[in-house]
Amino acid sequence: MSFIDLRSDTVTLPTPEMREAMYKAEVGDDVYGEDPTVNRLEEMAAEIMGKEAALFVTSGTQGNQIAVMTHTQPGDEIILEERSHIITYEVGGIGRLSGVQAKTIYGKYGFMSPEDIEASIREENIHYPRTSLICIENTHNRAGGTVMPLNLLKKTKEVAEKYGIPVHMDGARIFNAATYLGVDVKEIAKYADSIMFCLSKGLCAPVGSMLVGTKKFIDKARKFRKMLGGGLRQAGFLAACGIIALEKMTKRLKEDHENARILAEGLAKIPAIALDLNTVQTNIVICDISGLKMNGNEFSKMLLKNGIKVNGSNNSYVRFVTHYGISKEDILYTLEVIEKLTTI
Ligand SMILES: Cc1ncc(COP(=O)(O)O)c(CN[C@H](C(=O)O)[C@H](C)O)c1O
Repeated sequence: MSFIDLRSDTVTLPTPEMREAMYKAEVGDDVYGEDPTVNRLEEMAAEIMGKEAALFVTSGTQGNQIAVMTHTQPGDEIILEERSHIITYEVGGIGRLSGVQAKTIYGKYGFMSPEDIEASIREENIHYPRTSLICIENTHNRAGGTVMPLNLLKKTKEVAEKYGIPVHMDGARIFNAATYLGVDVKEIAKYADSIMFCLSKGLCAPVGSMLVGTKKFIDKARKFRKMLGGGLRQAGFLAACGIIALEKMTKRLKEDHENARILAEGLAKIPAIALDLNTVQTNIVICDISGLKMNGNEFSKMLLKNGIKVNGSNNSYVRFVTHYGISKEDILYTLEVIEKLTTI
């Protein structure tokens, strides 16, 4: 039985063109810097983001964790939004791998205010850790795939520069943000010192993310990747997909956003389901089903019986994520099923 899989854009499968490219990829030992396809992908990623250098990493989590390791020293404090992926879903990695502590700030729509960030930066005091990094997430996953406004990005960078603190952007879905804003991704990337972005989500590559920044930063990050066992060998088979992801798949994300919008507007018409349409800007829709008198796990089981996959939860929030494998017909069928199941 085939399913309509709305759990995440991480479930995307490589395109036929990617499979062909994998088969034909020129490869070499990347630890020696000799994989021509990885080298080309890293050059492309740096150029597209307007940064000096890039590093191919195995996942978004690895990219974020290496960024924190590279920017900080053990004992430092870093500032993040309280629902960010780095805090919520990276297994406590910043503590275990970097030995840093987190100062989390709640941000409306997932974005911390520059005022709250500035107020959280530690002054010099014998009792205090040093604040050594500000992490932002764009788009913001748990806020519903929301896009950070450029003026807020600019003000955040200005605060960071005032104190000489680098900004790392978890840009897992940065191309979704650029699509929503209708800007070149460089216009977003210029407000961060380092950016991690995923090839393996909406861009459909089977594996991998990129970390970009200055050459000095990436050289140091490459050593941390090796330390974590991420020294890849003939990784050109995977990098070949990343090249296609950047050349082709960044251009179709608008379709995912349109599908998410159709889904959100349909769900908003169901009285027992609550959602803030202002947060539906890209490919993620998060709604509150408490009006259905069931939790996310029960809702997920109900949909699964009708051939639809969403992640369950023991609370009343349900997330739907559109992607390359989801058509408009899938969305209309999903709405039909939910309307039927909720109007008993
Ligand atoms: C903003 C952001 N940054 C980083 C990551 C980590 O990427 P991977 O480690 O899964 O490649 C994710 C993945 N997000 C996944 C998902 O959304 O289904 C899960 C929650 O890990 C992410 O959403």
